[in-house]
Amino acid sequence: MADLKKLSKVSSLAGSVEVPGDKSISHRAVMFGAIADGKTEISNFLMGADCLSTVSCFRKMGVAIDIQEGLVTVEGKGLDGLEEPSEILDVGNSGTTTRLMMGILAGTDFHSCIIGDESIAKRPMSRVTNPLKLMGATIDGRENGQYTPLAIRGNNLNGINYESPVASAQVKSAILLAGLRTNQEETIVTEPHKSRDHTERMLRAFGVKVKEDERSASVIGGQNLKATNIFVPGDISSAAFFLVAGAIVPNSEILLRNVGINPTRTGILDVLKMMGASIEIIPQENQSFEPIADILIKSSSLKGTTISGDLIPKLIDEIPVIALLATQAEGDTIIKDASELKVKETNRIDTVVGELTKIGANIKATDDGMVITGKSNLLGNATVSSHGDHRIGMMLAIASCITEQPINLQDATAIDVSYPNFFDHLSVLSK
Ligand SMILES: O=C(O)C1=C[C@@H](OP(=O)(O)O)[C@@H](O)[C@H](O)C1
Ligand SMILES: C=C(OP(=O)(O)O)C(=O)O
Repeated sequence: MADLKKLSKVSSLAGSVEVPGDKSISHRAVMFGAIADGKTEISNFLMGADCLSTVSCFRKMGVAIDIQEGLVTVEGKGLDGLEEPSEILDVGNSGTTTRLMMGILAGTDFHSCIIGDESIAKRPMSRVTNPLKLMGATIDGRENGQYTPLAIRGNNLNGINYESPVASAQVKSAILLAGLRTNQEETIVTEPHKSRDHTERMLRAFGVKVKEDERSASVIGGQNLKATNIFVPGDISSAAFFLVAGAIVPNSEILLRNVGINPTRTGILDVLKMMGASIEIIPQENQSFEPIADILIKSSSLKGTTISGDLIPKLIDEIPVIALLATQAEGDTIIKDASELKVKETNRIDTVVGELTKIGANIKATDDGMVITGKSNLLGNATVSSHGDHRIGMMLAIASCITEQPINLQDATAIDVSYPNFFDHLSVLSK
């Protein structure tokens, strides 16, 4: 079968890698650069399929974007400078591109259409279209505006004070970006739990005033963005795979260099500590508005824990690999308040439970998460699939490092979405 990868146990993992640039920050750097005045240079940009979808969409709106060996240069067109695209904007597999771009498109003076892949077509968009409509946007989509394909007719927008039912940085960011297009009105977004704050930090780097408190962020409309240079730190969501690998593969020691440790993203570090992992965080000096560290992880004996509430948005994309971590701990791990997992690239409760069960894990789905009984002997000897979901693919590849028998991984190319050189790094570390 095409795209089937045979993966086998390793005796240990050792050495150091620098994971690629952060996906959330790379998307935002291109988008904000495109609507800024002047030239933005982005270094350590993630050349993953999702961020390249963002580049392609903004090129279709007349933005010159040059890519040379990890350095991306964006010739900003200003808040009013995007051009009506003559083609459909294809977001591929990227929810972040879809939702943040809607916030930008809602306040333009033109018409645009968004389409994505099969997975995007299942992901809920009304969480963004509803608040944008309250701001005066005209957006339509399949099933009454809920799903792609979407059509957006740019309009004048008004500010809102919006209480979001979900903790989602994509929702928050879309509303704040639309808020920049109002006529000096205030736009406030409040969330049930604070989500990642890359938009707030980066807008400030582009000279925009953003107010923030514990669960809210707000902007006043009409502020122009001034181009700036952005260094993208390593993606902690990519580092998470090797953090877990280092903890569960016997006799391992891995140093991950230049990883972004924004506190709204470091739930995986909290969980590793709660479970008793041997982990050292070594902060690194840098000029960025995002903190960076080297992280050293060693094989550890682990104990089960409970992961819920405020912690969930800080590790939402890491839950598949945390489930694998939990299979090797003493006792049960309970993950709850995580029903957002159902609306990611796949239903990640079902795909994690289904695929880990195939290789011998003791794991049960719940309504809003999962329960994993630890100290499982992962037998392997199965054909598993990423289901087209990059994070499921990487989690299964890390699982194969400890399965007794090899596994066959279907659809491993999905991993290119966020970590194109994942298997190179895995082989560099494998002993
Ligand atoms: O804003 C972002 O860059 C992201 C926010 C999260 O999604 P939600 O906002 O839907 O929680 C996360 O899962 C996604 O990978 C990236
Ligand atoms: C959910 C993810 O991304 P997006 O929402 O951008 O598709 C992810 O990367 O795990």
